[in-house]
Amino acid sequence: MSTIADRTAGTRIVIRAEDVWKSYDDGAITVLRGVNFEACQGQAVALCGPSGCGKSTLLHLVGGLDEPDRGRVVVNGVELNRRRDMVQFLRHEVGFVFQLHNLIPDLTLEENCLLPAQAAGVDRRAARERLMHLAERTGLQHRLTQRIQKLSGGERQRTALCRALMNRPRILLADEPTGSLDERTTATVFDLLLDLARSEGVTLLMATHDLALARACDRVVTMHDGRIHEPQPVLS
Ligand SMILES: Nc1ncnc2c1ncn2[C@@H]1O[C@H](COP(=O)(O)OP(=O)(O)OP(=O)(O)O)[C@@H](O)[C@H]1O
Repeated sequence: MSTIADRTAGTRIVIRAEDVWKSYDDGAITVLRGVNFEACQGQAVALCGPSGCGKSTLLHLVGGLDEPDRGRVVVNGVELNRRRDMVQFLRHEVGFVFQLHNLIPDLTLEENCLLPAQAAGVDRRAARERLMHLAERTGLQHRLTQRIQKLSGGERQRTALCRALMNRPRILLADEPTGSLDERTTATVFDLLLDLARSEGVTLLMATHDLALARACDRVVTMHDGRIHEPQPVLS
């Protein structure tokens, strides 16, 4: 029987979790109980499972926002615990899109998106060019000078997507990125997310409760009892 690993043979593994454990409240709540997981360069992986099963926790560990109690998280070939340059990692290698956009409401779309580029020391002209490209791809080119508080929910999520991709990360972590949107806007934002991730060769790991969105990804993995379960691919 062919496995996911066979089907993606020759493709670089960019995310690897090895026997990852994570608990909260001094061990009172154990959320991850030996998670093993791999994602290859350019794959779009949906992370599903019931509320509270640990999807966000796993995204945080992969994104370097938190540390496992036990086990290893290796991203782009380097174990996160051993990295001395976490700021560089967060600025350049990984992008985040959350359910609530986390944009600064008083700043304009443009100002919000340029912030990560400025923090990373990207040349202002190059940053603006990058923003123009992303704004065109997401249909936001006419909204650049608008304050976030004046944008619709879908426009805010599209802005969050642009901001996450500004510094050309190789990995995009999305936590219920359409969770606060209506059905039609969800479809628009998700299509853009997947389309941009694919065209930029970004590995997408997306936590979602929306099975229709999950099925549009390259792989669906489900969390249950603190571990990951992945259906074997059906052979044609
Ligand atoms: N910082 C924290 N302190 C204590 N408990 C936490 C913390 N973060 C998460 N938890 C708990 O860990 C469990 C898993 O939470 P997590 O947010 O990872 O689940 P989830 O699968 O993403 O849920 P949802 O689908 O509802 O977003 C929950 O019981 C949650 O209450």
